[in-house]
Amino acid sequence: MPTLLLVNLGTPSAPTAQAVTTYLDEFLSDRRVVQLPRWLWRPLLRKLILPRRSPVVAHKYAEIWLPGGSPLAVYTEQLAHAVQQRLPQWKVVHAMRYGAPALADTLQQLQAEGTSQLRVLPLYPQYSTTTTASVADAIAMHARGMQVQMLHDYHADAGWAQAIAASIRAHWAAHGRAEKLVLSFHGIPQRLVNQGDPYAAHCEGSATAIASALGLPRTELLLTYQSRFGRERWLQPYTLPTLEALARNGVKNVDVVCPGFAVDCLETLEEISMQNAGAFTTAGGQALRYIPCLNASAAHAEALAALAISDSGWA
Ligand SMILES: C=CC1=C(C)c2cc3[nH]c(cc4nc(cc5[nH]c(cc1n2)c(C)c5CCC(=O)O)C(CCC(=O)O)=C4C)c(C)c3C=C
Ligand SMILES: [Fe+2]
Ligand SMILES: [Fe+2]
Repeated sequence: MPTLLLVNLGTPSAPTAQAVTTYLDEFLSDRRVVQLPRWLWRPLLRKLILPRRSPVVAHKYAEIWLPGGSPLAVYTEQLAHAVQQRLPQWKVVHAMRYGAPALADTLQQLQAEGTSQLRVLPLYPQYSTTTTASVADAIAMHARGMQVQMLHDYHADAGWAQAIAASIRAHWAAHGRAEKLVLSFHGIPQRLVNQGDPYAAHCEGSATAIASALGLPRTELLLTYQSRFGRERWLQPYTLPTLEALARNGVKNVDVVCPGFAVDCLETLEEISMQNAGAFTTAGGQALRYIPCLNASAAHAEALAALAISDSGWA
């Protein structure tokens, strides 16, 4: 029986400063994520950044925490179950790049169970060295004794783009259409794109695919980048100042969708839906209406199941 492994970023085990410290320490120690020399970065991270950032970020997690845990963990698990229901001939499991369930443990267990054929689907529609390549590193390190294939990306997959478009149309049917539709993607440093990371091109490609699935000209959609970390220049335009400028220029309402996130998480539920929504109204807007991620929806599970059994994109 072939096995499908869905991999997401990972999230803290509790909305506490201690759990956030453990999570961010692992995440931000990955050389794919922060490229500073270790002798400089380790003490900076451990002595300065984690003690200051963790309590603040823990408070943000507390605002979005679900009865079953962190939204990213809850929705990723539900999504894996929904995909399993659509692939009865497969075994479908999930793991996290950072935190639990750990990728290393999951791979060890699959090996112990005698898994021979494994397909790894990172839950990042757009490829980036900071995310997808880091999953590939961990797979290369820990997958032993099985034939492994990984999906590079699905940024322009028709089934996925149709699913996003359908979620936008459903939101419009329920709430009416706002004056602007903003597609907000997680940013990365501009430097990485200059060095060849295809992430920005993939985000542009996703915007084109989603516009086409909506039957709209690409010019009707605004593409922005959120969640900047650190002082370096990241991909632009940034989401927050774009929303504030729209409000100042008289735009009363905007719809925001985050097609770089497979499931809702801190960056969508807190940053966009709470923080940025507040900033939009403070700047004179009436309402920022957040369109949820695909999460464990039937359309999402079907799109991923179709990718799992596809002949193309796997290497
Ligand atoms: C969707 C793709 C993502 C890319 C690309 C990405 C790059 C990236 N992220 C950081 C730093 C942080 N990201 C944080 C949270 C976070 N990031 C993603 C996804 C991508 N990151 C998700 C899904 C989440 C949410 C996790 C959750 O638990 O809900 C955080 C933690 C929060 C905080 O401290 O603000 C950091 C830090 C960098 C540096 C980077 C590329 C270089
Ligand atoms: Fe991130
Ligand atoms: Fe953030």
